[in-house]
Amino acid sequence: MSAGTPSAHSLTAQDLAVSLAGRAILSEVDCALHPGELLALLGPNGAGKTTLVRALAGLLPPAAGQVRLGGRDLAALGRHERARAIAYLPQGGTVAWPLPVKAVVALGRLPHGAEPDALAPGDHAAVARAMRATDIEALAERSVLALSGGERARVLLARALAVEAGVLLCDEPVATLDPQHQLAVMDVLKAEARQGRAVAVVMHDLALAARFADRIAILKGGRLVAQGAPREVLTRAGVAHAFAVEALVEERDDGLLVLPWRLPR
Ligand SMILES: Nc1ncnc2c1ncn2[C@@H]1O[C@H](COP(=O)(O)OP(=O)(O)OP(=O)(O)O)[C@@H](O)[C@H]1O
Repeated sequence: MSAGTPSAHSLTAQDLAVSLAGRAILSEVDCALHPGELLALLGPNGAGKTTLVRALAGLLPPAAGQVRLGGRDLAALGRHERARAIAYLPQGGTVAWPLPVKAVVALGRLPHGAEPDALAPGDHAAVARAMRATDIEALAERSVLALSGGERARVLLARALAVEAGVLLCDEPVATLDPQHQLAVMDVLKAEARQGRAVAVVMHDLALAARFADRIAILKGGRLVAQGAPREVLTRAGVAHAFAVEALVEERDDGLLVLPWRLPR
């Protein structure tokens, strides 16, 4: 990670602190998210992952330090410019209105000035790509309020993908998905990174993180306690330190297998 990156799509937090309700939640966080890479953000419940992702999205002001996009302070960007540059999938998102699935995905085009009832061809194409990638084409006309939790999660991911932003921040996008869709969504996120986007994914599944992440960052108690390639970070000792569990860690020909196995004896 290098601060002050020249890329327009690199997102960097420098000495970032965030407070909520007068309580320090994040302290001295230095991390960067680069185009072309998938970063998995891990950590125990309450560690500050959502808070960090919201700060990276420009939705929470730093108490100290700053977040920069391509070298520019995020706070200096207009709301629309920021929304075009950074797509954010919140944790456990909901939709309040009985909109058809396709209309919900099309909301991802609003930062580009799209009129919900009169999408331009480019907007239609982006919506179609996002729906195909998340396997929700068959749900297009269904009300988003009448979906299962996993179906709704894929619709909301499609809305974030439809933005086609340079930076994609996803808070627990696979937590409610069945195994096939977990793998499919991770494939999609990896492909987004390979197309040049900077992708950060908050997750709890160490096996998926080890399989798919280019880099892993672990938060604990509001501080980054580890950053690096999965093999460097998800060692038995690293997992034990971060999560207080014993894990099976095995090198395989096709990747790294990491499986939380039992509580420490
Ligand atoms: N609005 C708020 N006001 C005060 N404290 C908050 C607020 N939102 C979150 N917190 C606290 O901040 C800490 C970090 O919360 P955060 O949601 O960032 O954790 P997380 O790592 O995403 O957790 P999880 O894995 O459970 O989703 C927690 O202790 C939480 O109770």
